[in-house]
Amino acid sequence: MPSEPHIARDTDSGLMASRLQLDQLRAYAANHRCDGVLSPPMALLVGALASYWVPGTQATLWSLTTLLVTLLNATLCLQFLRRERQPAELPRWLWAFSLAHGTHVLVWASPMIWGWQSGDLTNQMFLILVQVGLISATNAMSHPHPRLYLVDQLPVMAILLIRPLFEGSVLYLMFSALGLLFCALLLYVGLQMQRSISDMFRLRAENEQLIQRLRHLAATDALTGLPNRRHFLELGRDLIRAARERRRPLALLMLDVDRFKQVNDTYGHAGGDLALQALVQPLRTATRAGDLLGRLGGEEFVVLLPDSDPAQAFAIAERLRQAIAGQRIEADGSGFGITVSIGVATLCAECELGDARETLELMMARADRMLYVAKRSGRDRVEQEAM
Ligand SMILES: Nc1nc2c(ncn2[C@@H]2O[C@H](COP(=O)(O)OP(=O)(O)OP(=O)(O)O)[C@@H](O)[C@H]2O)c(=O)[nH]1
Repeated sequence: MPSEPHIARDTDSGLMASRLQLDQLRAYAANHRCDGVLSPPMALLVGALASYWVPGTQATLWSLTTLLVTLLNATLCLQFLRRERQPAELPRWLWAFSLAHGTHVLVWASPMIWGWQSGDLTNQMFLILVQVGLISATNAMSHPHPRLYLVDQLPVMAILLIRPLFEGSVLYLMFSALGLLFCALLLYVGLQMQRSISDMFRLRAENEQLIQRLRHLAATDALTGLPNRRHFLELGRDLIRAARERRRPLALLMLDVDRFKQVNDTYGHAGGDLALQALVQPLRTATRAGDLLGRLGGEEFVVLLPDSDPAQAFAIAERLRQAIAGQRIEADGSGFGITVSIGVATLCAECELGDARETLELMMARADRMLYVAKRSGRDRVEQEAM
């Protein structure tokens, strides 16, 4: 039976926000797996280039530290992606990622300190290349939290602020000021990007909810909440296929409210609607969880009963008829009752018929014929094909 899909309300908007952030964190962790592939060769290349200006051991130590940090980052990402994460875990993961991300950026930003050779243009070009590469790479990571953008920029900003103190040159001071402006611009762009990505994830989640809601509406009869004709036919085919495979019998009941026009004429259309809604409760209580109910349209209902032979199907139909007849419906201060006529068709376990769709349509036509017989024989009764 299709159930009403979960629609977010204001009360769980906090929960929804956490779920969205978890979705973004998942995208971020997935992106970082590719970083885990690209970072090691880059660390080796940067280490090899750095050895032109600093002792080889220092450059090698840096390459090894960077490889280790990359490995730890990749492990964290894989650990996060291993299973579905709950909103309660979000703060813990955000801290873990901020820490790991911060260490990664710090290690990559550090050549600005240990690799700097004052007055050597090639060396400075090399370091700028490393920094620009680092910042663009981290910006492309679709960070799920503004904190991670700050983590990217702060080490570089700190270095740009501290270096002029040691250089003592006006030119370098201007160079640092320009660098700081660049960082501020990148931070702004990064935060805007993060906002757009958050919006995209939120819209995607809302879209999914709308699609779910539309699917539910397209499959359900609005008055009774039962599967409508189209959905009943889809689900019914599956039950027929399953019955065939397991070589089990199956029965179909076709129900029609008796003299329903009179009910409408006497109690109004609203009274008629109440009577149709009141049918749902006995239909549900008289059937089992695996049985399939549906409203075919108007005052006509259908029940598909897996694992039911003719005797069992007749007993269920009779139980249903009595439960409906014994019910009292309250409308406009007065009470009234309704009765139904039921036609029963069964499919024996060994019967070989056409495909599931044809079989279901055939069973419905047979049950409909028996319903007609029940109507002609006085209504408020169950009629079944002679075996
Ligand atoms: N209130 C209400 N009435 C409906 C709905 N759908 C169909 N009807 C009415 O149901 C009535 C069906 O009447 P008929 O087909 O003549 O059958 P009946 O009066 O039940 O007579 P028998 O089936 O021969 O016992 C019509 O008056 C329809 O307008 C609905 O969703 N709500």
